[in-house]
Amino acid sequence: MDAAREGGKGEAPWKKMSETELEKQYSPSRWVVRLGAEEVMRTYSMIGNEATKRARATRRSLLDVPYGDGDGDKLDIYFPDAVSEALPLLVFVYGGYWQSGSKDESAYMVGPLTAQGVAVVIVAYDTAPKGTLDHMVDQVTRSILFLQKQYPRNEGIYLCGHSAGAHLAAMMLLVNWTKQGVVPNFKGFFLVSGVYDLEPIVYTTVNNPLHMTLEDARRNSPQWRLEVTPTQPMDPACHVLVIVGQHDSPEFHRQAWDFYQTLSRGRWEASFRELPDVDHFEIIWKLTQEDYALTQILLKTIFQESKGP
Ligand SMILES: N[C@@H](CC(=O)c1ccccc1NC=O)C(=O)O
Repeated sequence: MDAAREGGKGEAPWKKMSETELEKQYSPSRWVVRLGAEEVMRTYSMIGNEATKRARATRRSLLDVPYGDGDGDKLDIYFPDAVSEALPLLVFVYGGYWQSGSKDESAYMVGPLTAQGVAVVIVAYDTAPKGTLDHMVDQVTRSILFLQKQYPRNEGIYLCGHSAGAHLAAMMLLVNWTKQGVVPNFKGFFLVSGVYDLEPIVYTTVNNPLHMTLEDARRNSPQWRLEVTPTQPMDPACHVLVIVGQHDSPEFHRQAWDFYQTLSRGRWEASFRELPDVDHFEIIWKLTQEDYALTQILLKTIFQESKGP
């Protein structure tokens, strides 16, 4: 393994980039191959919107369930036909660079997953400028504690996050749950096209509404934190799957690979997958389709764990 890929030890490649190049590397819409940058954002939001409308029209659901006292502490739950509290839960954290996104247009995977007996939870959090990174991490932590308390008989919590949501999901690998008083029944993590080292973000316009200092960025970087303080799963069967799209930018590829390496060097059972022929947005919106590779990966992982191979 070469030093640059070891994450942190060699000189990080982004440090040698011009401001323009760094900005481009962290602008996912500029790497999309099929649509223009604006068209892709419209399509992304439209598909999310329609999937959510469909989910609400066709599935038994609990909407705007408060997981805390804050206005933004809300989640939506979509149930499969079988009425049971012993269900696997797929918990989704949407992306949007911690400044956009909403649970009301992020229910992509509800159709294909509820059809197979999985309950799907979409977690809302306060994006910037209302929320800080620390607040968002705290919100996702509290949403998980709430779900474990509400559904103590669940057949596994599978946490899936996209982009900035993959970052928030990855931060859950660092929470001391014993100290929180409740240990969630985590069986899997699906980290899709995420950012795990926030330091380069500080030098891009993404940081304008976030106002992260270097210290904030490091405190909220699972890449840094896991290298310094390795953690381990409560359940040794818990897998972490780090996934990136073929058409994600080189920096997104590097971030995913470095984080996978750090997980593997620690005590986590991790794997790395590059999904062919998808960009940063298709990678998640295609979860509306049952025959999509990532939908099948989610289902296979969930049913291997709860029903045996
Ligand atoms: N302005 C960004 C938008 C973006 O990054 C994004 C949009 C929706 C969902 C996730 C995203 N990226 C990371 O959270 C872009 O250039 O693509």
